[in-house]
Amino acid sequence: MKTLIIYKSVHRKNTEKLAKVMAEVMNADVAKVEDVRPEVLEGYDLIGFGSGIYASKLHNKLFKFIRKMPATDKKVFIFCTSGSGEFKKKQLITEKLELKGCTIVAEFNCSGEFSPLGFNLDKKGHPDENDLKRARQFAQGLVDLQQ
Ligand SMILES: Cc1cc2nc3c(=O)[nH]c(=O)nc-3n(C[C@H](O)[C@H](O)[C@H](O)COP(=O)(O)O)c2cc1C
Repeated sequence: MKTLIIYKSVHRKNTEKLAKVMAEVMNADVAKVEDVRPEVLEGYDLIGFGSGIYASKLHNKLFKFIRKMPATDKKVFIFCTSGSGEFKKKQLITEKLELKGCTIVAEFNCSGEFSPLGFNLDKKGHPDENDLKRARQFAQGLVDLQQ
């Protein structure tokens, strides 16, 4: 199974940490969204899309990338980190991916530390070791699913 993980991580590199541990487990290629040309997706069996949550949404660059993607029946998974620890408006991206013809096979989310200024203190240090362990297990689950 050839996997590509595409991400945007702008605030504290929280989502980048998830992308990297998932890529390690899956032996996947991993790239920032601005470094990926939509045409390369053809060479992969499974694509991951992830970012932090900003103003309730995944990063706009992911949506722009999906708009440029050719129609494709690829399997995809989505992941995020967020201050709330939730992924409330995930249908915004799942709808766009499904309209392209993709099948969403899994999703993952965890808390991501928000601000060094004293807000969101209960999320300090996230993603932490336990979050990363869950991310590795999630990635292993995807590997097992494809075998
Ligand atoms: C400008 C901005 C807006 C944010 N908006 C939200 C939000 O609406 N809901 C939420 O739960 N977290 C929000 N967060 C927190 C981020 O989702 C969280 O810190 C995330 O882990 C950042 O990921 P990154 O380090 O990969 O960019 C926001 C953070 C920033 C910087």
